[in-house]
Amino acid sequence: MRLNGEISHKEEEGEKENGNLEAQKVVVVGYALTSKKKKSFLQPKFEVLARKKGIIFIAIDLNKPLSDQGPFDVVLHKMSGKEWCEVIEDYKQKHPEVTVLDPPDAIQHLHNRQSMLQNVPDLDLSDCHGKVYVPRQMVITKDPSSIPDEVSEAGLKLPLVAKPLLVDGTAKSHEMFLAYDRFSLSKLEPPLVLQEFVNHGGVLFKIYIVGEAIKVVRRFSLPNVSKSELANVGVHSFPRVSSATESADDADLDPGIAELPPQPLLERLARELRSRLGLRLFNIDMIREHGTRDVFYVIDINYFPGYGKMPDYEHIFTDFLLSLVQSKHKKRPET
Ligand SMILES: Nc1ncnc2c1ncn2[C@@H]1O[C@H](COP(=O)(O)OP(=O)(O)OP(=O)(O)O)[C@@H](O)[C@H]1O
Ligand SMILES: O=P(O)(O)O[C@H]1[C@H](O)[C@@H](O)[C@H](OP(=O)(O)O)[C@@H](OP(=O)(O)O)[C@H]1O
Ligand SMILES: [Mg+2]
Ligand SMILES: [Mg+2]
Repeated sequence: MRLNGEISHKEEEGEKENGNLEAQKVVVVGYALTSKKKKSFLQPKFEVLARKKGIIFIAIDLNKPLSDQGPFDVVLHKMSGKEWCEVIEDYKQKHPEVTVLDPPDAIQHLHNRQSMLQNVPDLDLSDCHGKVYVPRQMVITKDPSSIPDEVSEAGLKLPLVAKPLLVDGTAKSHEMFLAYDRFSLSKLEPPLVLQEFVNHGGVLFKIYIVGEAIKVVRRFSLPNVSKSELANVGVHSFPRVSSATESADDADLDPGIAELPPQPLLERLARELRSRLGLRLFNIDMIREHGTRDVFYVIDINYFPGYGKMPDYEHIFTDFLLSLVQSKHKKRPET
């Protein structure tokens, strides 16, 4: 916190003009984001609302020592590389008063498509009106010629989705293939995750988490693979279907496919993953097994996803940022 006093309701409602920020308690958020992420996240409408609520965003200069910048109340970051992780870890130690979102080692856990899903089978989702699984999958790290045998030994069912093992923010790490036969898989370049394709009626649920807030949206996904298509051969690349800006929320969909996962399930899933992953900013891609009402599969978890596409993100995010600073204040002993 920079100045004295709580942000009053009047101020939260934006009744003070922008120029009058000195009179408010200002929350300073330093951010280290790629220019693409900055564009999608820091949209003008969001910055304006944030400013009205007493939040300002300052770009972190990666060429200068972090401790020489700010002072910040909150640091948001999505940058890759070992060097950056060390900068953040060092900063966290030297500035325990700053809320740094999120811990680099916890983010790192999502950079590998095997470790990202590891916690899901252990979650306690009893009495939540649904079951949540991870599709059966295996990791191939070397020698693509051995893939056909490894797939049969593991008993994986075709077709398989082949995904790059590591997610490093490059377009290549999102290049996906659908493989109909195990021999064609040896054309692909390890390291890979081979994951069983689950028919889900072409609709995916994107569950956005921002601290304690949850927002779920429908997105278009891959169509079901029919029985006759099981005779197909080859590996077919497919585009980044679900991250398109077009939402499936208004589409005329079969209600059995479009029905959102039950709220108690979403809440428990988010709560459990938040605590097991040690992250506050992520989203979960979940699909419903076609022909069922309550069998779901988590297929992807992303750190600091495209919040700019999340409905009402401006309010959800500004409320979250304010709550971080307010809860810190509550914890501080009275003087
Ligand atoms: N096991 C699966 N069964 C059915 N469809 C799948 C499966 N895995 C992935 N898909 C489809 O492929 C898409 C891309 O897969 P995934 O979400 O793992 O990739 P990504 O590149 O990490 O996505 P994002 O852009 O969300 O980060 C999914 O959105 C979904 O449409
Ligand atoms: O919000 P969804 O629809 O899930 O898709 C996001 C991806 O999951 C993120 O990985 C993208 O961010 P990065 O390009 O910074 O990884 C993110 O990029 P964006 O922030 O530029 O929109 C999105 O493509
Ligand atoms: Mg995804
Ligand atoms: Mg992903």
